[in-house]
Amino acid sequence: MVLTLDKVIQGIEPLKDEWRKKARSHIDNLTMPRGSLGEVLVIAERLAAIKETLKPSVNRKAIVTMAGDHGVVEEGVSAYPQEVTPQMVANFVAGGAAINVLASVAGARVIVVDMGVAQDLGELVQQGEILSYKVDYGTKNMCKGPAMTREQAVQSLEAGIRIAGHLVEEGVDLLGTGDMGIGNTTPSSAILAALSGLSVAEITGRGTGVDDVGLSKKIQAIKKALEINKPDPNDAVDVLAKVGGFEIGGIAGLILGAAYCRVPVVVDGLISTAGALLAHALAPASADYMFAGHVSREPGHRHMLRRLGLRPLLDLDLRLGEGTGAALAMPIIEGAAQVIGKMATFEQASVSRSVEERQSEQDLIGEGTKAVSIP
Ligand SMILES: Cc1cc2ncn([C@H]3O[C@H](COP(=O)(O)O)[C@@H](O)[C@H]3O)c2cc1C
Ligand SMILES: O=C(O)c1cccnc1
Repeated sequence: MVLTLDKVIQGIEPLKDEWRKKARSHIDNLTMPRGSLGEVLVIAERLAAIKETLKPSVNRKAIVTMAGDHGVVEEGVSAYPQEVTPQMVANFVAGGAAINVLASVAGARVIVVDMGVAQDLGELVQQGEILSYKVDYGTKNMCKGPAMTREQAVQSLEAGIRIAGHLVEEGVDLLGTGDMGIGNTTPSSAILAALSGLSVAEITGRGTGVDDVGLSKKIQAIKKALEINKPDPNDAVDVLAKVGGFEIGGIAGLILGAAYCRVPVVVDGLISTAGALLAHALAPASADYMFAGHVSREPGHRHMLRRLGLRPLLDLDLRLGEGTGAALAMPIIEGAAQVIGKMATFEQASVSRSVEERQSEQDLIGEGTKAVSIP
């Protein structure tokens, strides 16, 4: 069955309160002072509610690193030349990039996708090492008109949905997002500005490390793209088409596909979270399935996470992308799944509860006795 964007948007369900409560009450019975594993328990509760089981499994992990190029690089918005995108894709395939190393530590596969690299990646694709969902050879310069057509925006979203579907069918139970595309911090910040109305200067950062001149070119480029294209903040597909990127659409689609399949997805940094913002705008309940791997050094990222209501698991001054922050956070998610799935309860381990808990249990028993004793 081919999943369309509309079908997936309609099929994403918010987590059930019943499962959240069930998970919470089981977690409260695990052998530790109540709440003492902090945020790990919040993650555990959400994993249980996503998978609707008290023994959620997240050990078959994959990070999908989506690659695409950006016409806006003409404006001098990146510290690196565009040819770095295919060069880094080759590096991913050879296993020499940061994401290869960190995904391997996390026990996650890396799946590289050509969503719209400006060069032909024929040879690499023929080696079967990367997936090709190429929408086009890079986006158009958004300072001169829309980055892509509406049809291309939908195509990139549906590619991500399809990839999520295939991976889940293969048994993947935890997904992570990643990106590669010189210039892509510019459309990512533009997406945030378009959806939020926040000041472009406030949310725009240095990406790969542009100097002050580069930063002001970036801010001007984003302002110009918003002015010329007037993306409709109430239409996420329009925002993606006018100021987005093919890999950002692919990431948004992957997140929607994961949510549709009830699989948790660890979102990486600025670019991935721009995709997450689009996914959330299209299907608000998709945020229930997202975990923020980390908070990036890029100033826009905190604003994005706040809009999504996500607390980052790590704060390590990362500013790389590729899925590196998602990979680093995956062991924490796996830890949370095993805490709820494997720890003993007070009853099972015959461990005494706190004085306060024992007192409130006594009070409840007392009340119950009173209730039945009334004629
Ligand atoms: C060698 C290299 C490896 C990377 N891996 C991720 N990025 C990151 O930097 C780029 C975004 O920054 P900007 O918008 O400033 O171009 C993206 O490719 C992103 O994935 C890299 C960048 C470079 C140069
Ligand atoms: O936050 C990120 O993911 C990021 C920041 C700068 C450059 N590339 C990626």
